[in-house]
Amino acid sequence: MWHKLMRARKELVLNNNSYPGETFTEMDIISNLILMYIGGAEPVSDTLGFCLHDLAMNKYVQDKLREHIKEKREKHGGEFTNDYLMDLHYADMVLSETLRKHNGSITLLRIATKTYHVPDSTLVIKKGQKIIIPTYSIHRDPKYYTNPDVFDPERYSPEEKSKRPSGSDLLFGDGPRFCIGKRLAELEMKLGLSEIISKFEVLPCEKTENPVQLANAGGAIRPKYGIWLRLKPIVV
Ligand code: HEM
Repeated sequence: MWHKLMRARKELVLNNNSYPGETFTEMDIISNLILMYIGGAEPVSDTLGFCLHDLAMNKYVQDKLREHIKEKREKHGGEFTNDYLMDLHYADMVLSETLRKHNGSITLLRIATKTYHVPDSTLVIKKGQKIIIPTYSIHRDPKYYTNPDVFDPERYSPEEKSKRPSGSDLLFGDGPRFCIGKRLAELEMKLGLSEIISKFEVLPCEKTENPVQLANAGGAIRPKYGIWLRLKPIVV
């Protein structure tokens, strides 16, 4: 990805003959690089940290995930292939539930491109109006998620997901500005989970907070004091 952006700089800024209609500045390329770096690194490591914390607090889910990983590893001959990672359905459910509870991005921001009458209501969103979509609150609304503080990956089984209206799951956003790194993030997180959960039991330690205290990080949220856990090697 870095390589592609460096190539974009070379082709679109320094030597812009290929797309005469498009003008890109050095700043466009630099800001995209920064967005890739911030958007690509921190949400993945924060989500994995929160996920391990939830697993330490929910032993039943952790054990079920470990069994699932073991079964899928055996099925795929112990290889870390794309097929193996795509087959980790329960890990997907665990990670989605982690993101529902602890998504670093707490709102989505939009500007209306045309005037829109919200169906069955008197609400009119005018063209040009700025809109804040409160994803943190939506993901914790008991109307869609009963007992929202409870960590329950079963909410993301295909049956449960199909019961919720569209727009109630905005873990990676929605529409044309949907997160471009979703698939990469999911692969990275499943690879990390698979390695850690198959080799270690994740336990709380004396420094573990529950719930984890949060800090405002420029419109996003992050663990205020980090996430502290104990990893106990699994001896087979
Ligand atoms: C757990 C990991 C991640 C989460 C929870 C996450 C979440 C999000 C969310 C909620 C948005 C806003 C989408 C919208 O407005 O509809 C977004 C946008 C974006 N994400 Fe991610 N993201 C993650 C990982 C990544 C990774 C790994 C990359 C890149 C390698 C990435 C790159 C981006 C970019 C470039 C945008 C802006 C897209 C646009 O405006 O068109 N993200 N992400």
